[in-house]
Amino acid sequence: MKISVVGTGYVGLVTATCFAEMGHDVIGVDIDHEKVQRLSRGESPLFEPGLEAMLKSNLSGGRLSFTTDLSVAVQNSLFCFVAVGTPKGEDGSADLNAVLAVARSIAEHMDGYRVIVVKSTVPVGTCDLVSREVSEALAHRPGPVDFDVVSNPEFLKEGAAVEDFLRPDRVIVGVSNPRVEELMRELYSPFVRNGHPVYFMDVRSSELTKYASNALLATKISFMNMISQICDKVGADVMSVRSGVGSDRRIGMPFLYAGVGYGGSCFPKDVKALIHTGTRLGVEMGLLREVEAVNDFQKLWVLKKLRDLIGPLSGKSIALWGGAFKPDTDDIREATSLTVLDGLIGEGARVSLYDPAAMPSLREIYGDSVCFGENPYSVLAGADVLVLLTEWRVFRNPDWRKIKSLMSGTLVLDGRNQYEPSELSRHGLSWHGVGRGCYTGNP
Ligand SMILES: NC(=O)c1ccc[n+]([C@@H]2O[C@H](COP(=O)([O-])OP(=O)(O)OC[C@H]3O[C@@H](n4cnc5c(N)ncnc54)[C@H](O)[C@@H]3O)[C@@H](O)[C@H]2O)c1
Ligand SMILES: O=c1ccn([C@@H]2O[C@H](COP(=O)(O)OP(=O)(O)O[C@H]3O[C@H](CO)[C@@H](O)[C@H](O)[C@H]3O)[C@@H](O)[C@H]2O)c(=O)[nH]1
Repeated sequence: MKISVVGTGYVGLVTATCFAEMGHDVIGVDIDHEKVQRLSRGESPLFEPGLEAMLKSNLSGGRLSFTTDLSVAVQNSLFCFVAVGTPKGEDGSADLNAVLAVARSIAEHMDGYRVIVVKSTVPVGTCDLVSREVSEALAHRPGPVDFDVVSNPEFLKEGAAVEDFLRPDRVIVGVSNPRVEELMRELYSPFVRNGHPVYFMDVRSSELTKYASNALLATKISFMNMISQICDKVGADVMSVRSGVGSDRRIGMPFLYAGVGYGGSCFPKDVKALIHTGTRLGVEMGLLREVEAVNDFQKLWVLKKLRDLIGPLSGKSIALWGGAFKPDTDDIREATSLTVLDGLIGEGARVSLYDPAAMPSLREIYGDSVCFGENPYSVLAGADVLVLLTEWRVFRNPDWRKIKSLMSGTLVLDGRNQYEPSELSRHGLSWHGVGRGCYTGNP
């Protein structure tokens, strides 16, 4: 089937590449000329495991191409996917300017029936707005041009985006008539051969499903972070509590890891946008406000713990492992590292940092205020404290003997509960995790 995907960021590029991988003919469109040039050469502008190899093979196989010219893309596709950003507006709502502008432009280039698929995360009612924009743009045409607008939110996770797209738990599709339902079923049939379903529903339910999913996942994380604070005070272990709680099949293990708070381009923005929607509709949104408040508090865990354990941070040498908001991505949007770096630099600490993928973006923000290393050990010389912020695989089994010999202090703050406390103490290091009061002498 012939597809165009407008916006070639994390979602658009993965969508375009994976549809091509499954044998569809795909044109990716972006307004960023440099990005389109790089993509056309087979270079992925994003760090996403498996993406670049798949991009290259589909480009050379002739199933995938990129352009800045929307007219070429629209005229050569039946499905026009909209995958542009919906950033946080000033009042917390999702900014729909890019989505609506793309909808209008698609309409201007349509020469016959098209399915306009909204893949971006958009508030309830947006597909209706898209329909209106398209109808208005088409109203200037001499003859009738037919179209459908479909909601098809994306659930991929960064760092596992290709795998998530190729083998989704489920695909959500909001449609308003059986004709387009059949087309969408055919489009996605190669992705659900594993038996996982495509859920067809009305458009508004589909739009809301995306926000409800992200808000519930964020709630699980904040809930466990709140429990971790209690664990610290009563001498309990949040990891044991997680196993006990999560083994109830009604609850489940995933997304119950306490840590340094959730970040990324989605949870913070989407929780805020859902609060905005609910509030506008007169729904009491206190639950999600608390989810946010717990997360804001948790992002400060490192700074508070450091002050408690080593006193004023001025002049202290702090080594950070990890800067991306999660492993296997170079994305630093809303990453906890930004809160920690701002705090440490603001309080006069000397900061060094290593991250396998996120250092170019961090360097653009912090320049010489942070000493960036070439490998995990190169940031440790003379450090008073080592802090783990992102659980990249390269940090999982470090050489503690070497670490002890490089650092001048002995404190390790484990913001992702990755390490075995007894192993560190065997090497003369003192360890503090998140919500693991049982190991640190409380109550
Ligand atoms: N990042 C994720 O993990 C993820 C997962 C699921 C859903 N989403 C949602 O998907 C949407 C896109 O997110 P993203 O992270 O891919 O964004 P992104 O910022 O990485 O990419 C957006 C792309 O759209 C391009 N663009 C903007 N205006 C354009 C226009 N008029 N024409 C053509 N291209 C244009 C930009 O140049 C950019 O390349 C958002 O609504 C987001 O909430 C994101
Ligand atoms: O138990 C957990 C799980 C995650 N996190 C943090 O939560 C954030 C988000 O992680 P994750 O959900 O894995 O990454 P995203 O790429 O942001 O993916 C989320 O946001 C996307 C954009 O909407 C959705 O498509 C995905 O389904 C949804 O998981 C990161 O900072 C993680 O460190 C925790 O602190 N504890």
